[in-house]
Amino acid sequence: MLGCACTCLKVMLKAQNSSAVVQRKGNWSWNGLGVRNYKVTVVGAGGGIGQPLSMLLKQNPLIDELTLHDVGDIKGVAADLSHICTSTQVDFFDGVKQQELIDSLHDSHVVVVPAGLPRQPGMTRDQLEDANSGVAMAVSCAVGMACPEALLAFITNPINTIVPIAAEFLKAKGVFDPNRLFGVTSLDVVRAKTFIADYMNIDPATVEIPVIGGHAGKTILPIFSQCSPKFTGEDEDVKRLTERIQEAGTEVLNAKAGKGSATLSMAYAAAYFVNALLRGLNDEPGVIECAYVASDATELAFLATPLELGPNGIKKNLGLPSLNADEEAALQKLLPELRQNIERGISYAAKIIDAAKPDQEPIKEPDCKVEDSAKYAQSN
Ligand SMILES: NC(=O)c1ccc[n+]([C@@H]2O[C@H](COP(=O)([O-])OP(=O)(O)OC[C@H]3O[C@@H](n4cnc5c(N)ncnc54)[C@H](O)[C@@H]3O)[C@@H](O)[C@H]2O)c1
Ligand SMILES: O=C(O)C[C@H](O)C(=O)O
Repeated sequence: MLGCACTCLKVMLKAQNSSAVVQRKGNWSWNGLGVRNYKVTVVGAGGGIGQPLSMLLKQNPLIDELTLHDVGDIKGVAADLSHICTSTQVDFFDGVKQQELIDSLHDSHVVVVPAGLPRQPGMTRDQLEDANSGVAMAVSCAVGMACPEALLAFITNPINTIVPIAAEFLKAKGVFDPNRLFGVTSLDVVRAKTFIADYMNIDPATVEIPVIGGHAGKTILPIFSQCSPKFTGEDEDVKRLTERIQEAGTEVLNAKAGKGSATLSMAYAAAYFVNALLRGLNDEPGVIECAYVASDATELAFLATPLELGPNGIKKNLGLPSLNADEEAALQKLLPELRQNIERGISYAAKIIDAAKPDQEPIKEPDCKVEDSAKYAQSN
């Protein structure tokens, strides 16, 4: 029934927009002009982040197809977005069947995932692990099947654990490319720019600062020594602003008092990050953003660092920026927590993957059902 409604509206939306569609020359072609040429799929498009993110992406001139997916009903969101007068085509797939997800992903160049449960006041991000690990599993398996060359960017918390889980399932599918998997940490950079600009009384758009580590509390490490323009505050200001950046998610969570976590600033940060990925796909030189990725910058398997983006995702991991003694100490202090986060993700995935290969036969299809990861959404 859902599938039918979904298909009908899709046809209608396509028909309405058909005159504006730019012909793509092939799945991975680039027309050399940097114009609208990419398909982006938003998984979790009906949520607090998903909706404003989709609205911002509808305005992105590099995107010619914007496909929305959610386990909940998003027919109305898709219809609403489709009336915005940009020539980006809007398509949607909803429902808890894994097939809906797979269908939404075909030919995607970028898949961005704001799907999953947000924190409630008093919770840590780690406490979302049980609810959201299934999202990482379902989405990475579906990407592995439908669009293994897509750039896959997770917003879902806890990022520190979700990305390692996704990597394990992509490996199980035989399609893991460390240059194409990202944990979106750009909100930490956005916040750092804003708070520093406020302090220095300058335009936030002029501030550049790397934020490394992970995306939870002390694992978020803004590198003030590399701030441009040079940070003018004292050590105590660095300490205070660092703590504010690390706890900014909780600041929003508490201000919303039970009505969710950051959505609008996250949508902005994710739209910005997706745009950077697309500029990289367009082979624009000098596209540099921080994200949480597979890494050999430290002894840990994943770390957020500045990355140069290119036609295949990460062109070059720029590794650790220069650190002063305080920053080096803070990095060493955060590594054990981050290591635990990563190990928990790897062992969650290993249990499922091992169970899917009885008698150690080569793995065919780990049991990655979106139905399981979405139970909470159905009960909402
Ligand atoms: N990385 C970051 O910096 C950052 C910032 C803010 C929020 N987040 C995280 O983003 C996630 C989403 O937050 P939100 O406020 O938008 O939550 P929300 O509850 O408003 O929206 C989540 C959406 O995901 C959908 N969904 C759930 N499981 C799904 C699945 N398996 N497939 C497809 N859709 C699914 C739900 O139906 C819902 O529409 C949370 O985990 C939150 O903690 C991360
Ligand atoms: O704080 C949260 O739970 C959401 C997000 O990770 C944030 O930093 O705002």
